[in-house]
Amino acid sequence: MTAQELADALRGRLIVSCQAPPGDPMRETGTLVRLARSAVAGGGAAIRANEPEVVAAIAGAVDLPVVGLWKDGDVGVYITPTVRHALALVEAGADVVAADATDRPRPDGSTFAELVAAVHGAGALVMADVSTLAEGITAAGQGADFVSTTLSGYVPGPPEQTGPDLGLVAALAAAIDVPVVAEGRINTPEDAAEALARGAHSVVVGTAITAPTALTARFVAGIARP
Ligand SMILES: CC(=O)N[C@H](C=O)[C@@H](O)[C@H](O)[C@H](O)COP(=O)(O)O
Repeated sequence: MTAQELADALRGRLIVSCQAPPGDPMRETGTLVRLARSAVAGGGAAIRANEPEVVAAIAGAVDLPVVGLWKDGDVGVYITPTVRHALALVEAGADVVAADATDRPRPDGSTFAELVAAVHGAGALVMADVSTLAEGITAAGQGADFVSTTLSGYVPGPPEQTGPDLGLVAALAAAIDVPVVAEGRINTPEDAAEALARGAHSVVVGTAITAPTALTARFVAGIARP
């Protein structure tokens, strides 16, 4: 699939992130495949999934593009941190590899540009997960096929983010030619529609659709007595 073909398929549409954190009862490949099937049934346009085994299972079970990532740890660069992780995802059947494109050092000493070249060489596309406008501009210049706001609010330091970073979505959309994906804390259909109105090409939603543990905890906190 070319970048243009995938962009056409994702324009104005929803990508459903089917992930579960370590220790979560939902973290089981068959369960995540069922979530992906539900996303298909509900009208999702693509699936975002973590780890080669899950990517392979979902790619084999649903007829939608799969955006694969491989989370390794939870500090520093942990979303598809090395070229090795990226190529394992392509091998597993990811159409797109999502990878950290922040300006932090990668554990294998590689650059994001090298990861892009390796993934393109293996026949897949790249989604750059960024936290700032500058990182998005750099990633687009280095050949990323999509730029996503995934990491806004998840790198050390201010500003703290409590909702979707629609300001970053709008700034990226105005600054780069590659499709901008709104991702992170998009909690309602209204948030998703607003992200598109602010210039997003597509919207990724995870927790609000596929994370019953986190959603239950939100309700529990919401009714907690002081
Ligand atoms: C920061 C990070 O590691 N984000 C991860 C990236 O794949 C996932 O944990 C998120 O669930 C995903 O980005 C979707 O966001 P939300 O669950 O807020 O809709």
